[in-house]
Amino acid sequence: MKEYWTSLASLLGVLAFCQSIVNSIFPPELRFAILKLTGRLFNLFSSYVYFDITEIDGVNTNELYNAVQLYLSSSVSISGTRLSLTRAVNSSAITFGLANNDSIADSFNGAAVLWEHVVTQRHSQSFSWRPLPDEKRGFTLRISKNDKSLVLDSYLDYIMERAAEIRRKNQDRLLYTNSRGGSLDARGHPWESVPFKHPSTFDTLAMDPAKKLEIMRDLRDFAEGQEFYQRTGRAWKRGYLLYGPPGTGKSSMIAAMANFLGYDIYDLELTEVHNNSELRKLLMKTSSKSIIVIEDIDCSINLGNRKKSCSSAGNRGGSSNFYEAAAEMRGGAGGGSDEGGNSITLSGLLNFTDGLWSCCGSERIFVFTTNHVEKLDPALLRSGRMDMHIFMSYCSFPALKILLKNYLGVEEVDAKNEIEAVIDKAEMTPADVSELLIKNRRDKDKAVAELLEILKERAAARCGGRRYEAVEEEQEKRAVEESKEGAEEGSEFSSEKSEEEDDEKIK
Ligand SMILES: Nc1ncnc2c1ncn2[C@@H]1O[C@H](COP(=O)(O)OP(=O)(O)OP(=O)(O)O)[C@@H](O)[C@H]1O
Ligand SMILES: [Mg+2]
Repeated sequence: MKEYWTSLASLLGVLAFCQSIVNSIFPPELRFAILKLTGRLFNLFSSYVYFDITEIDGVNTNELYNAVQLYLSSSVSISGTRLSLTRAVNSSAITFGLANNDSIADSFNGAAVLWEHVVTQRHSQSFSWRPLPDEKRGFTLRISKNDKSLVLDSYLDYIMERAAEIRRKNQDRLLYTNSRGGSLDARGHPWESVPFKHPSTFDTLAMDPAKKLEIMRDLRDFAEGQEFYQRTGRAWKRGYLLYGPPGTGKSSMIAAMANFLGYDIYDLELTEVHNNSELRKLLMKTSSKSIIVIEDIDCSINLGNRKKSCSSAGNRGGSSNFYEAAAEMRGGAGGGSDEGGNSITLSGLLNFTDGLWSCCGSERIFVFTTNHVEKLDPALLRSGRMDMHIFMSYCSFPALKILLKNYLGVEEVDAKNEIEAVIDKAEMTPADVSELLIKNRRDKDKAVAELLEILKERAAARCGGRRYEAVEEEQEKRAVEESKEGAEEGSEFSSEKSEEEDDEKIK
């Protein structure tokens, strides 16, 4: 060790001696040239190459600099001891960055690289249309000469891709609507957007766990399937049709899908769109990695007797049975008449979901929802058009377990067998169950007991052929009576209390 220090000291001595000779013999201009030459010689014999990525490229912001900063933020967060923190506009996430003049090692396909964040003071302000920052920032990438081509061919592309992904994940997602009709905003955009913060996730969604897993796997395969879609010559898009009675979680499912994939949502209100060309313009202005939603597709487009289907959907939850209602509708629908002034056609829509236009823009999901699947044109249902048909059903026991866990924190219920015996017959929607659990969430036992009672009543009503509304009316009447009784008890209690207070005062 002692020998090592001695040789280092003598090397430094030699260097200092050489520098003093250079300083005393050569004038300053020559000195600079000699130093530059020495640097070049050093680089010639070095086994590394260096790339500078400056923050400002001339007068423009260098996109690669921002991408490297974001990319490194994902690896720096764990390993760094001194980090810079940033929060971008429209983002609720904080990103870590490499501190000034700090460095970090990375590897790519087996090649080791070193990143250094170089920050220096800007000496002279050269002429520019916009003022430049006082500090000059940049990254220096050091790689082995042997790995140069590998890094240049794919590492930088990889960094750009990863950065875009991180940026998208960090940014608040947006919910777009076309409520303005076809008119454009100042930037020529037909969509209005608001931050999308719906809390629904696949964890909170009450449905059969196996079905849920299947949907999640399908979504993941889609999101990671770029290579597959390219290889098979298919447009990178997927269609989901969600159907089922009102309150079974179709809209919640869309929110869960968006949260799962980190996609924006375009809520397409077809009744605001006047014709096919307006629809095309709207769809062309949607970004990739997005979910395009058309809710209540049976009401939005003329797929049959529109008036009838809409009035029926407007009266949601009024029918005693989803299937009965469906049957009623089947009987009543005249079909085919063109009543509204809306000239969007099904083929105009399908051109986008399925036809040539479907490949303008990529990685897009179409979700249609309906309460009346039987009203939809077979063209919309044929295989390959809507890739997955998902029936959102009444609350089953596995779905109920999820709701009990979410709302009450209850994992197991004593009345499991009793509930299981009636829940399918009761045909209660997750929305109704949720309401009941929210109402009684402070008293878990009461919540479960009341739920069981209602399930039994509904199941009995269905089996006995009684109309469901009659049972609901009874329940409402009972609730009113109970609240009246409660109020009377309360007033008795308060009068007793005031008597006590009076007694106190007298004493
Ligand atoms: N499967 C479910 N899992 C969890 N919560 C649900 C589910 N279904 C309904 N809910 C609850 O009920 C409310 C209404 O559900 P949602 O709007 O998703 O139903 P929907 O099927 O879209 O109804 P509609 O056909 O009337 O549009 C939601 O806010 C949610 O809290
Ligand atoms: Mg809905």
